[in-house]
Amino acid sequence: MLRTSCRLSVNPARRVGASSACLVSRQIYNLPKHTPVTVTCCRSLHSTPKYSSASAVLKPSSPENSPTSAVSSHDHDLPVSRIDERKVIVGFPSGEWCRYHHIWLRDHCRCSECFHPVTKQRLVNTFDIPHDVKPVKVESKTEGLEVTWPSAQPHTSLYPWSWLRYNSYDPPLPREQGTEKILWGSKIAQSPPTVSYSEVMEQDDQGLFKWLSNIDKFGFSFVSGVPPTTEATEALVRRIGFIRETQYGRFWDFTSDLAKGDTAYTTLALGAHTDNTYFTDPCGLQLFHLLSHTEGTGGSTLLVDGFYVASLLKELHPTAYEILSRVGVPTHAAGEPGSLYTPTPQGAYPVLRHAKGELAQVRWNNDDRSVMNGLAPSELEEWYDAVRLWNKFLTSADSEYWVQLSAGTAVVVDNHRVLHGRSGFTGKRRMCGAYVGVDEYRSKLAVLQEKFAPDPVSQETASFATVHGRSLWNPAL
Ligand SMILES: C[N+](C)(C)CCCC[C@H](N)C(=O)O
Ligand SMILES: O=C(O)CCC(=O)C(=O)O
Repeated sequence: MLRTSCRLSVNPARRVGASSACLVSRQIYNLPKHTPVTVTCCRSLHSTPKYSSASAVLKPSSPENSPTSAVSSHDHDLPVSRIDERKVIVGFPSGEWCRYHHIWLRDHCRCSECFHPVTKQRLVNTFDIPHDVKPVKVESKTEGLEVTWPSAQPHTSLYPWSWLRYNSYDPPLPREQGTEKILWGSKIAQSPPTVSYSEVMEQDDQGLFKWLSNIDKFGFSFVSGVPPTTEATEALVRRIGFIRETQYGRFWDFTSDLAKGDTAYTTLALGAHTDNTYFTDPCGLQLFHLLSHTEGTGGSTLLVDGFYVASLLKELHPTAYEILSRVGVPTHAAGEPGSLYTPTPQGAYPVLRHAKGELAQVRWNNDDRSVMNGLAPSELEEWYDAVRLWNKFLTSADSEYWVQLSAGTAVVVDNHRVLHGRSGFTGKRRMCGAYVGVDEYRSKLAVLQEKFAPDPVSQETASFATVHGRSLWNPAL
């Protein structure tokens, strides 16, 4: 797969339009349409400088609003710190001046009295902290900012410098983003992300990390060499975490017998969709393993990168993108007499869900869509025009990746990003698989990243703040 890595000065606001960068890069590089492109939004990645007496660093230049009075660092290589009326001001050698409210610092003390070292839960009672709490002393230490609080017995807190920088809010400092997303179209077929079953089942978890990293980056991954049994397939899924049970059962082994009230249990073709649009919380991952298909044809698998298609729509039809990002779509699952699923609240979830200004989830299954009500009359035709454009891009030859699965090769998709479907088929076709919740998936990935690719703050604090294998200062806490 031709991978073009481009570093573009894409401002954060357009990060959701990674596609824009994607498209821009394609124009810059005159790439064939839909060549998979790696988009790494170019920001000054917030690295975590190490403070040591060896390094000769410049003293922070004093911007107009920086403190002018004496500061507490006698070691010229350390950040300087000073108590202000409501905040502690820290001047980092790299030149930034950051301000931290006293109440905020006291609330985030992670000494063993204030923060349970094993459970990583807050012990300090936030509401016992006086609203005007103020340190009696601050001191810049090699490990971090040491703050002494007024109390009968002096209470001292230590805040690692890397943790203070990462959590800086006044001002916010640029942060290293999560893993890059590689957006793809049909050309992904040239080199689809794949790991082997034996790698994933290795107990050292390296293969498992590779598998989940693939899913995080591409939104899907194949697993080759899977023994063609439900037992081996279930063992594979359980390497990620516990299985999400639904009205379709826990680990499914299904065929076209309408054993469950859903068209998946028929021979019908299924257009590109994400599952569980009728749940408030659609599953995170979905694994499929085709165990057998005899006496018939068809039944090939369709994969589409919903983030890629959304990026094209955003770039080429921004109005349609905006409508699909705003208008909630009512959905249901009503094929089982004993259940009637609609999300809570019904009709609250658009096709394209955003979080912090970025596209976070694609939620689309036209077959499971209920009555489009709640739309203003003027919006109704606009929505249909927008979803028609969405479908046009979704079903374009450039977006669709068709693959014929066979026993031994499983595929797992990120159900919040990659849509899947199948062609109609004849004969006897047996498919097995399972759902995994989005939080179980993300948690396992976070644990593996902590082990194999720790973040700079965890790395820097590991030597003095690790309890039960996890830094008290892990940025996720
Ligand atoms: C359980 N299994 C995956 C076989 C079928 C699930 C039913 C799919 C449903 N129409 C949806 O889109 O969620
Ligand atoms: O049978 C297949 O290949 C896929 C069925 C499907 O899309 C689903 O179960 O959600």
